[in-house]
Amino acid sequence: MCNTSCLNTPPVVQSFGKNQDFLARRCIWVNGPVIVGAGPSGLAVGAGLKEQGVPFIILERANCIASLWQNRTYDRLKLHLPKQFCQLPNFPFPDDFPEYPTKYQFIKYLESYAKHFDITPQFNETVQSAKYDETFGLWRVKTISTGGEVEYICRWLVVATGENAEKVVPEFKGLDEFGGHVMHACDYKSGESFRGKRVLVVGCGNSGMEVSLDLCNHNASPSMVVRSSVHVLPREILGKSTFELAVLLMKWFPLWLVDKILLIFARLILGNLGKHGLKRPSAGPLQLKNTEGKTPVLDIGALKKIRSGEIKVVPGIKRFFQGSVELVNGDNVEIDSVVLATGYRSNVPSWLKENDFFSGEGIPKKPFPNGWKGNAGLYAVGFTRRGLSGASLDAISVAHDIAKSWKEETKQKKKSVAARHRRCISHF
Ligand SMILES: Cc1cc2nc3c(=O)[nH]c(=O)nc-3n(C[C@H](O)[C@H](O)[C@H](O)COP(=O)(O)OP(=O)(O)OC[C@H]3O[C@@H](n4cnc5c(N)ncnc54)[C@H](O)[C@@H]3O)c2cc1C
Ligand SMILES: NC(=O)C1=CN([C@@H]2O[C@H](COP(=O)(O)OP(=O)(O)OC[C@H]3O[C@@H](n4cnc5c(N)ncnc54)[C@H](OP(=O)(O)O)[C@@H]3O)[C@@H](O)[C@H]2O)C=CC1
Ligand SMILES: O=C(O)C(=O)Cc1c[nH]c2ccccc12
Repeated sequence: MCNTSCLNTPPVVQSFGKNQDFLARRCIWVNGPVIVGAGPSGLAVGAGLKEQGVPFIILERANCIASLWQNRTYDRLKLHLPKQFCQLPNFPFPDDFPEYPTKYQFIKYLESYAKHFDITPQFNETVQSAKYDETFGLWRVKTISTGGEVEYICRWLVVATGENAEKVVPEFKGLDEFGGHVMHACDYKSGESFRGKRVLVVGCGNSGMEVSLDLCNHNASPSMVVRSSVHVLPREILGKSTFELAVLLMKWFPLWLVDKILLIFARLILGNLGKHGLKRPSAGPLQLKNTEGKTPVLDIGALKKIRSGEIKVVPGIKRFFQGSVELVNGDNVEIDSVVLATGYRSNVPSWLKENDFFSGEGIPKKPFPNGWKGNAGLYAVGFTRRGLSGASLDAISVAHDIAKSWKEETKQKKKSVAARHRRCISHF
């Protein structure tokens, strides 16, 4: 059941007589951390631990690594940030990868990353709850899989379930009357099946923009709902990636000034977007990313289609009717399908029984760079709102910290076993 190759000792199945709950489950002691999630964050921590000889297990609800990338993204997806900001620690992208790798290249990279570090997660195993047992000073992690229910007992728990663990599906009045096809962007693969269709794309983040662009490229007619405001930035400024430029500028200037500089360039390169229905938020793009986690849109072609009218920008939704939608400005638009590009959320509050370290939104309360370490052996990786580069930084800190305390505790245990052994010998 357990991946014994990554455990120092074979899994010990113990039954605890007094507790009914314990009796129903198999109970496995893990001599090292339990990592929840086999996305880039979980893999990066695993790699760091492997390098330092610390045993661990990774529990993953899906049937593969990086399930967000493999199962919940559209075909045309490419990394938005240049490759040097997306690689995981100690294993660079192959030289022949382009500046912005495709999602297939990125998945291939992650597969070889797992292989290189010999990381073998336990798939199809969903963590249902994790609770710190004060009496024993241990974490109790309960999972469910096709093999039944298991409880893992460990000293360290690494939360790597991601900022995008669950889709956000808002409720809309009348949607049950609509009658057409409704899907979330995480299930959208390509515009192929939408040819000739009128599609309402709800949301104008990177997903909404790119789904709308993809629909245009497949001769569908998207209307994109922009209910509030959005920052759209060019992906490159003066031949340099906007993200890289922002990182460089942040070394010299305060965030508000970097925001101002980015917005000046955006205005010069993209023009006034207000006349197309894309109002900018009053807070700057980096400030908004930091405070609310709202990622600016990096334009890869949707703006051109908005300017040409191929993507129609429409205001917020009032309600749906059969075959149509009424907007807040009173307009009624006939549509065949709806794609909800309404974003994602963390699922940590649904399973982690703890409320000191994580907020109600399932994000560490302490801001970057201090949000990776909680109390009692609890860690978080990949919740920095800084994409893959933030996840890599977390992973390095977490693996290092756990290795340090694992080594200390293992040395301590070895010492006390040796002492016990000596006492036993002296009795003879
Ligand atoms: C469409 C899209 C494009 C993106 N593009 C970029 C980009 O170009 N650059 C960038 O830096 N970032 C990008 N991101 C951000 C993205 O969050 C990161 O790229 C990256 O996937 C984060 O890795 P992670 O391991 O933290 O989370 P995830 O990749 O989400 O992995 C978390 C894993 O945990 C598993 N899991 C969740 N709950 C449980 C549970 N209860 N039990 C067991 N397993 C569980 C999930 O199945 C998943 O496999 C993008 C996000 C999206 C949605
Ligand atoms: N190539 C890449 O690198 C890509 C990266 N990504 C990343 O994935 C993450 C998620 O992006 P995304 O999926 O776009 O989600 P976001 O959270 O960025 O955007 C959600 C959008 O849905 C809108 N929305 C939510 N609820 C409603 C509602 N009830 N009515 C109308 N509109 C609504 C929001 O509007 P409001 O702002 O008003 O709340 C917002 O425009 C981001 O970090 C993004 O950068 C996504 C796609 C491609
Ligand atoms: O695409 C994402 O979700 C990312 O987190 C990448 C990202 C992190 N910080 C940013 C700032 C501007 C644009 C993209 C990102």
